[in-house]
Amino acid sequence: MANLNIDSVKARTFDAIVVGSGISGGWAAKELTEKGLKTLVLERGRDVKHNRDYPTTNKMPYEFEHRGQVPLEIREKEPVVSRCYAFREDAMHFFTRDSEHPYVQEKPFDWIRGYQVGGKSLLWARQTQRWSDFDFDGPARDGFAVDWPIRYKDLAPWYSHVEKFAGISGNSDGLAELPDGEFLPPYPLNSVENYFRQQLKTHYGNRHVISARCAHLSKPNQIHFDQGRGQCQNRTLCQRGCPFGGYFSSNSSTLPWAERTGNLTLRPFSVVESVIYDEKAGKATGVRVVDTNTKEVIEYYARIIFVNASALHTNHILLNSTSARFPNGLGNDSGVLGKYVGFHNYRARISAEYDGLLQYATAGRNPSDGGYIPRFRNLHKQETDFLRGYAAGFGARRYQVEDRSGFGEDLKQQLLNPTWSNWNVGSHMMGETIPKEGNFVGLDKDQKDAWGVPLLRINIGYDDNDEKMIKDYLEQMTEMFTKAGFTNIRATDSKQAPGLDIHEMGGVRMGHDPKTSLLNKYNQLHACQNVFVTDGACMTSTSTQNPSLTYMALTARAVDHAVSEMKKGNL
Ligand SMILES: Cc1cc2nc3c(=O)[nH]c(=O)nc-3n(C[C@H](O)[C@H](O)[C@H](O)COP(=O)(O)OP(=O)(O)OC[C@H]3O[C@@H](n4cnc5c(N)ncnc54)[C@H](O)[C@@H]3O)c2cc1C
Repeated sequence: MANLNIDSVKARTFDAIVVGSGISGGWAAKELTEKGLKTLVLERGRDVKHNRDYPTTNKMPYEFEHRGQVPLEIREKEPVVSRCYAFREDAMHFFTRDSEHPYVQEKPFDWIRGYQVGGKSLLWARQTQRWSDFDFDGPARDGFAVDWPIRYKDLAPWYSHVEKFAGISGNSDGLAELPDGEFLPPYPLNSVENYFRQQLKTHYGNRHVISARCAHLSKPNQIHFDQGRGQCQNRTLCQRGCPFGGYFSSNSSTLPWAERTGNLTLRPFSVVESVIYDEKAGKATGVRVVDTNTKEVIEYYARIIFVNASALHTNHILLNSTSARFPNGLGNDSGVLGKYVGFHNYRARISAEYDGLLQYATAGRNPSDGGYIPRFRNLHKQETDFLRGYAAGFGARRYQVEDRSGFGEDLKQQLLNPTWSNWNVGSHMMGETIPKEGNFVGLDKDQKDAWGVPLLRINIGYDDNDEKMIKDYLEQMTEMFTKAGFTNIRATDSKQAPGLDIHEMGGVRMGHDPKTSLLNKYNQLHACQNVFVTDGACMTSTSTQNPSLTYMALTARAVDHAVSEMKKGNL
């Protein structure tokens, strides 16, 4: 235990503590420091400074020892993280290794993590869609989980707030199921993506392909230049860290912004082991940290604490924060802490070819990844034998084909004059899952990690609803592809374990009733109101949209509430 003299305690006391420096923690840091609070951000991993710590960002393909591939030896040693599509030689250093940070899989769960300043914000695919009331109304309408204590109108101004700062490219598409936002110019659909959009309009009316909305500066505004960021150069090497700040990450955007206020203290190499609860005061007073270099246990204190360690880590920390008042984890009067975890069902994919529009090809790269098909199933009425629905990605590409047969002048001419393939089209499913009591995480009774924290046990699986949804997606997409004249249609169910979607949510859910939920409508623990959770752990249901934009908006909204309550003397 650190020296407990008064000066030492003072040096370890802040207005606010944020646990985790990823997408949601970065936002908490920005908002808190801007509002004048001396804020300590605790991050378990190493520091990663924008640009300085992007070692591969300007490397050419031939400069990688394994030409971009992950060596077999590493894949065998790290089977979970190796299954993530972005775990490649150019970005391996931003992923957490399974072998170094074990957890217990009661059921197979591919837990993809990024322990460093910036968390997974360095690695994400930057897809950003608002939720609508079709999502916030979902549990109440379809009778699962608990009712969300907020609706779209509560979050809409906060979506605008974060979109303007982060920079989101997209079109105003006028769809109730996917509200429009504060957009920078969209990345256009190519000719076949546009063709498919028209085909869906003709054949269905209510099914749409839109330009994918993504956190890229297609045309920066002054607020982005003020952050030191510049226009996206369409390199599509984002997972290496972007030297232009062309896509949004904590490292390029929120953290340096917070630092400039003079109110930020960032402490890497700091595993938050638990939140300290003061029985007499009836509130949390700080957090207990293990320094990963020295193994020293240090306490830090603050009036408010934002836990933003990413969904399952936040569950982990709260479960490990026990006291006489909360023997089963901080704020866990209801007994639902760690339960009702959801995720996104990414198992199904479909691909095909199209031999029309061959007078067109694509040039350059599209960082937005093409098209997005918003959810169309069970929107206005229940029309299938499963609950909820799915969104889908949609993209079309042509490849240059080089004939490498032959010798000499013939070979040279073939290589100099490549031909184009047919169009290859593909789509992947992003299905909503139903959070259930049986999908839960807990602490292992015996095994501990290197810092003495009990290992997390993960018990999360698919259910019958998910299986029916996969079948429906594959049938519907096959029908849509057939109607569009696509051929050689190949539908696959990867059977991948949950986790690879990297959208795990819940366990510390929001709700009206303290008997069935942990957090109120401002993301405060019902039973310990100076602790806020605004990462994926707070999510009552999962929707079909990518979740990170919603975490950002919830975080900014919760900080605004926290600071106004502090000013009133309520916290
Ligand atoms: C390849 C990939 C593609 C993705 N694509 C998208 C996408 O297109 N759209 C989308 O919305 N989302 C996407 N995601 C998911 C997105 O990255 C996460 O939703 C988002 O980063 C979650 O933010 P967070 O703040 O909750 O967690 P993180 O960004 O993971 O940050 C959590 C931080 O907390 C730290 N931490 C954990 N435990 C502790 C502890 N005990 N003490 C101190 N610090 C701790 C971690 O080291 C980490 O830095 C993708 C993720 C990946 C990896």
